[in-house]
Amino acid sequence: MKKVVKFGGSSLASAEQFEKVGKIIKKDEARRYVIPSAPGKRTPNDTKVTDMLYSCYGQAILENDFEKQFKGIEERYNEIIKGLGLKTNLSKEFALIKENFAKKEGRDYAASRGEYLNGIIMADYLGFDFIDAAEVIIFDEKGDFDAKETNVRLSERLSKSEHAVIPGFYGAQKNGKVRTFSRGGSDVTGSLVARAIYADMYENWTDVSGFLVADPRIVRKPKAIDVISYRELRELSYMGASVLHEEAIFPVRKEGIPINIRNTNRPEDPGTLIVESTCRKPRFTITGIAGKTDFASITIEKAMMNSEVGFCRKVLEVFEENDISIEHMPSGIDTMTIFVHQDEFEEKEQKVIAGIHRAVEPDFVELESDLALIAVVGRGMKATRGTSGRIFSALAHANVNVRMIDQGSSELNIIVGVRNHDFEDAIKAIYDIFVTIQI
Ligand SMILES: Nc1ncnc2c1ncn2[C@@H]1O[C@H](COP(=O)(O)OP(=O)(O)O)[C@@H](O)[C@H]1O
Ligand SMILES: N[C@@H](CC(=O)OP(=O)(O)O)C(=O)O
Repeated sequence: MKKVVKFGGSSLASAEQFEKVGKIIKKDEARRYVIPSAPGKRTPNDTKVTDMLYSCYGQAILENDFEKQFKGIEERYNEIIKGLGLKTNLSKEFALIKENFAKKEGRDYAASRGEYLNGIIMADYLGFDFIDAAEVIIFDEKGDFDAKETNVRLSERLSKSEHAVIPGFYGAQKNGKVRTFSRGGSDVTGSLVARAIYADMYENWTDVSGFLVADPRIVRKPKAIDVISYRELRELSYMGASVLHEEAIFPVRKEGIPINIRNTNRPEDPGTLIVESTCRKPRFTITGIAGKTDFASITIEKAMMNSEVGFCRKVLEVFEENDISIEHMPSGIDTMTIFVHQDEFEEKEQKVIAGIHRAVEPDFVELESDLALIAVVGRGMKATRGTSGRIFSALAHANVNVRMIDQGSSELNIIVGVRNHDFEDAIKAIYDIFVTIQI
């Protein structure tokens, strides 16, 4: 039995947290490959080490003195080492990192040191091998992640190690240049390692007892989801549920390896199991709700648009030419609406509208901004009648004006568009109708 265990920043923020992690690993012999993130926040107002590194490197780039800021980072690690009673000495590492900062080694290099240093401490603490992710997580010469080469290197290297710590979040190009995934990317590293060793389970340890039906920062004490499919999770992660990096699903999904989201502070809780498919009936009609704010919508109206061959393509080409990605695109008989990220769209707005006029000669184009999109996701929705109706009535009761509602073709999700300022109320209302009241 082989398990890959990833611990997020909140699980490794202090010596006390490290001790909890140590106990969890020691409790199960199968927990042989450990992926640590950089130390996270110890209190809500604290700063993650990754953010401290970005900010410190920002000073290095400006050729300002970054010594004091760097000291703050050193202190975070030394405090953990001391608290654990270890003899680990990172002074040579700190000196080298500072040297490389002065040489402007790169933003990715700077950020990656958070995981790198934490990995050294973790390996020392557990008595496991330390494997530098730069040797096994590979990016190509353009800086894009190279999945094939990574899988080869990881399986080769890990076959020689029974117990290892591999820092999350970064890897390197073949020329040695360090690259990171996007924020939260240690989840991706964990998934890659699990795939490479054909793990029986990928455990992802964080500070919540699993994937919750809604964001706990919006809904008070939301219920946890016991089992969720990869597809449902993909919809929720993409729409902003930040527990697991949206790209962390693909490597394990390929091999059918389940993911278990667990809480380091409550290891007795079973957490959420993420699987390819399940016969287990969801507890509620919906599995989860997630959403994002700050979208703009462009509604294009033209009589008989449906019978005009190539209409959609011509409109979409305008967005492509302006390098704007499309988030969502509901359509009617004579209208189509396109949702885009407001910040990407704003500066190109007039160019896009002119382009649409030229491309399809619409009767009318309308713009709306400050919109939020909410995804209501669930494998149980297909079998339940009236789900959209319940969403509508919940939102009406909460005085939320619905700008758009659209059922995805997978019947796995319903997307609701509301104004930014109604975002949280809308999520609470949908949660209540399906979970608290359960009518
Ligand atoms: N649906 C959700 N279920 C659980 N947590 C969520 C959800 N949506 C957002 N979150 C947030 O995700 C956080 C965990 O993810 P993250 O901060 O990346 O943890 P870690 O540092 O352990 O990797 C939780 O503390 C919670 O605030
Ligand atoms: N430390 C990185 C990578 C990461 O995955 O962190 P966490 O597991 O704390 O989300 C970040 O802050 O983005």
